[in-house]
Amino acid sequence: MSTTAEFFFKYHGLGNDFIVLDCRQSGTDIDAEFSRWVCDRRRGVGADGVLSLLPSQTGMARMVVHNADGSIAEMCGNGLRCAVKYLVDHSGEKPERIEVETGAGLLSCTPVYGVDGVAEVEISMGPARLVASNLPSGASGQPFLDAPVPGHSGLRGHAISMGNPHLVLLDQPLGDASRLGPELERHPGFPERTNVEFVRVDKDGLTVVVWERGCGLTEACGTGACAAAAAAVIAKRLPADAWLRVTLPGGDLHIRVPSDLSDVRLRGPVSFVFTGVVPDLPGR
Ligand SMILES: N[C@H](CCC[C@H](N)C(=O)O)C(=O)O
Repeated sequence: MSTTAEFFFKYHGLGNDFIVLDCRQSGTDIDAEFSRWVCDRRRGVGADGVLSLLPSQTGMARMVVHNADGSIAEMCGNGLRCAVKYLVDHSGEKPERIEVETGAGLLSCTPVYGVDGVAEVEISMGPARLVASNLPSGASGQPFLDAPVPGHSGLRGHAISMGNPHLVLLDQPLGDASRLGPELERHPGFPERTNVEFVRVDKDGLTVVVWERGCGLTEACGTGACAAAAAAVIAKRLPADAWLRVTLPGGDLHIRVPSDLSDVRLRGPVSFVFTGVVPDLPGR
């Protein structure tokens, strides 16, 4: 299947890179096979994922997040910044705020303009959920917070959903991400798999490495930074209601977690890389 978009637009947020496809005209999305092919860094364009923009009754667009393995994610913080930059820079206007429909709800996004259009975006990410269908113990209704990870003695984690699931391991060596990430991504406690954050708590923020569901190690993960900051606030390791620096391999995001976890805010840069013509999938 060729996509319904004629052109693709490549963006990244701190090196977490995405292909944006504007499918608002046709209203039809890509399939998993196309996502796997176009994200392939040798046989395709290369990216951590594809962001399809579809028509929306409530927002400027509906964003669907396709991981590099073809799976669909409920939400993507770095990706939403890329989608906002595409939508605003191609709108011919400079709105103070736009809303985008996502799997985590209708989210409000505030662009910050630079010399080349949108340079940074602040997003109201919605709540950090402690009990949700895509988290362990969702059925029993008990949050999985600072608890031993079943089957992994010596590991303690927080399960937090930002719409997509996260297993946050505070004080876990960052170097463990590539060794432990693949197995924990598929931990049976997470029915839809999970993203896994390896977190060092610094005196003024966090340093985080993320093994992402459906992508593996990435340069940055926006929802992962939010989940890690929420876990640090819940554990009273960092203050609530303050902008926290979260350093990832690709650079710094800033996250603010309210004491009631009701509306986590994320702020970070976004960059346009290049555009190209969407080819038909080889062999189809
Ligand atoms: N791989 C993630 C989606 C992308 C999240 C990440 N890139 C972000 O910036 O939030 C998942 O399956 O939940």
